[in-house]
Amino acid sequence: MIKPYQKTPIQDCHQPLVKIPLEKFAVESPHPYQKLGAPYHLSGVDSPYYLRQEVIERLIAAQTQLQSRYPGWNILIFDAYRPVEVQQFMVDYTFAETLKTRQLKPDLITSEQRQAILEEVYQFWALPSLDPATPPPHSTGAAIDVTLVNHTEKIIDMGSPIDEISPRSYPNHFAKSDHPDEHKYHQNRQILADIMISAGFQQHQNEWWHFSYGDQMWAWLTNQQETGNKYIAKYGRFSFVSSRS
Ligand SMILES: C[C@@H](N)C(=O)N[C@H](C)C(=O)O
Ligand SMILES: [Zn+2]
Repeated sequence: MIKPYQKTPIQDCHQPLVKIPLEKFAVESPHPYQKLGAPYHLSGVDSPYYLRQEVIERLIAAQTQLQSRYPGWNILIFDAYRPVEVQQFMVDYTFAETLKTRQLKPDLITSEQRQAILEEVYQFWALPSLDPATPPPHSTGAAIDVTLVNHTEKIIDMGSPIDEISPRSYPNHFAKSDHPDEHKYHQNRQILADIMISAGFQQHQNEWWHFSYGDQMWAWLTNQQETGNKYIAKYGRFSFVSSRS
């Protein structure tokens, strides 16, 4: 189930993982995965609000760009650094929730049903791989899930919630709609994508909220847009605990 971007070579530049200056941004609170009991403590992590140094600088640049166009607006941080243990927890949680919403019991589904639901989950969540060659994007400190708030701190409506397992999550889902609300959702998604891309990020192909700079997905997407296949990942898995395989 390896994805094409995961074949991209990684040469980690060993930039530190540093705390995001949260006072500069809006923040989803309480943190959505901590609220669910995600096991950050297993990996010696006190908070999800870490990123590589240059990724933070680029996020600040994206917000400066946003505020030059929309004074008083802010980037809202939903999630940032995610240890592999938390990635596993969220994949298991999302699988269980998907069964629940379809009124399916884990013990009563066929292996084909299980496989089909897992494939849906993995359209949106990366594999919780401990292999250093295929790190989940958020475990590198290069990926971030974000949305926008306006000058009154109201969350901008993007037409679907972050993490929804549905085609509504695709960045261009509302692109061709003539419905005025859906047209607005698309415009809002474009504001977000524009400011992030202008600061050097790449956007996940299935998720309007997921952006990264310097990881395998970023290098792979950049190579798709430019000739020469010259980009490799600058960031591999970052771990606060040193002795893991
Ligand atoms: C589903 C979302 N929160 C997310 O972060 N997806 C990416 C692809 C990931 O799991 O790395
Ligand atoms: Zn993400």
